[in-house]
Amino acid sequence: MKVVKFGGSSLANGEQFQKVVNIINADAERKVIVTSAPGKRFDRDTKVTDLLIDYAQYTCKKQETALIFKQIWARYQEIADYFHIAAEQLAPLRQELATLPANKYRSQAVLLATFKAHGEKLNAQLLTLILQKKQIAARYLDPQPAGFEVGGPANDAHILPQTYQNLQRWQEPATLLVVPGFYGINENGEIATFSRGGSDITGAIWARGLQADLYENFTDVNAIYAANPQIIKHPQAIKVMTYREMRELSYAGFSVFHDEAIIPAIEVQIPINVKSTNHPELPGTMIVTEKEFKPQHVITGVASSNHFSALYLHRYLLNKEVGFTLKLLQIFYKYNISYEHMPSGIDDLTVIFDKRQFTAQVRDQMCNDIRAMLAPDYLEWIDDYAIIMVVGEGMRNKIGVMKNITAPLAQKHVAIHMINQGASRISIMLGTKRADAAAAVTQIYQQFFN
Ligand SMILES: Nc1ncnc2c1ncn2[C@@H]1O[C@H](COP(=O)(O)OP(=O)(O)O)[C@@H](O)[C@H]1O
Ligand SMILES: N[C@@H](CC(=O)OP(=O)(O)O)C(=O)O
Repeated sequence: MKVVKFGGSSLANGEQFQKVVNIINADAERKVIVTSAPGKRFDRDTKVTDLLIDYAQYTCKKQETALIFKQIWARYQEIADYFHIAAEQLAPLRQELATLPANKYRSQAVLLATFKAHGEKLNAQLLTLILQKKQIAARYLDPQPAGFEVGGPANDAHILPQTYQNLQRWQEPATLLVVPGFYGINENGEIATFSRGGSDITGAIWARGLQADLYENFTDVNAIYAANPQIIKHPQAIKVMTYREMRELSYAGFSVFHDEAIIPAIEVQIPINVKSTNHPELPGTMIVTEKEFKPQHVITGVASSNHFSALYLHRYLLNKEVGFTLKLLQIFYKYNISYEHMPSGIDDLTVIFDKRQFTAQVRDQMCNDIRAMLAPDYLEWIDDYAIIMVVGEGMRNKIGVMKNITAPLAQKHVAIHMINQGASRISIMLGTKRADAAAAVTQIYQQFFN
């Protein structure tokens, strides 16, 4: 049995929906279908999720919502028209979208999550109507009756362990199940969404809950490539890679698959196949365990990500001072800030953060606390920070990899601010300026693949 997730680009318009219907039809093993919200139809288009965020914000500010509602509904209407879905069948969906501003919410965060989730909720219902019109037995299954339970913040939820048990009762579905991605239901019965791109996580959770043989993730590229195709023209496709390679690469910028979506699949070792909706006949990329993997290259991929900041601290004899890091971590805890990496020297420490956690005010208050409580000789906040991640099972026990990474960067005068190798034996992380990130990826890619 296969769980199949279709990304926003695969469900962006009527033509794409038709390809999705064909893919579902082509394999009877495809029993659970996870939908995203309609994505971009062309480069400068806006994803429905982003329109829904605007809709939520106008509602919170008590501004006029008629226009944005019209814009969002037009996306669904366009798809429905392509398949000649009757107006009376669509009316409840339209009504659900229209009444969102009038409903009561416990907080603005819950309101935002509820609005956002409707991108996938309406799309799953619409796909069900389309499948039924095509005489394919299909049923829409809402996360509430499904038992898809989540905890944590309304817009950054995590799955609760009982969900896996709850989902087991859908193991032998009588008809195709169409489920919305991206959100679940919390203990208050409210909607809570995963982080952006989180429909990939929903698919992995369903695959684990149902002990699927395969989790297929359909997207708009033919495979996962060794580098982001927005940086490298026609990069090499990766045929097979391991879970942990994918986790490191998606964490550091391979946005094609959400980094958290690997975890449920690893836990029960369900293979993942990333495939193209436009070319389903192509094999795509298989993500498997290390046992099933033989490295073909020294590195499997190189990724870059720009959403980092770093805090540099210098203090003589830092290495001798008991409790310095503990106090630092307590300050982070006070501001509810998590850190990503913390490379250190004898008198120096760099802490790398996901900068999306900070407002300017929190950053300044946190730095003031650090100055007051830890009295560093020098403190610098580095806002311009990118991370380059070079990943490959093939680099374990390989001598000279570092030279092949740094030499091509030196050729292009790319300065490296930080190197972190060790804890994960299959990756090397570099810190650079944001403006250098694309050049760094290009140089490393060319060194290893051209
Ligand atoms: N290494 C990579 N291989 C393939 N695609 C990548 C890679 N890195 C980034 N991407 C981007 O990820 C996009 C697909 O992810 P996303 O837009 O989230 O798809 P979906 O709409 O299917 O969820 C691709 O169009 C591509 O631009
Ligand atoms: N629609 C949500 C969740 C998602 O997974 O979307 P996509 O499959 O288009 O990445 C978002 O835009 O974040």
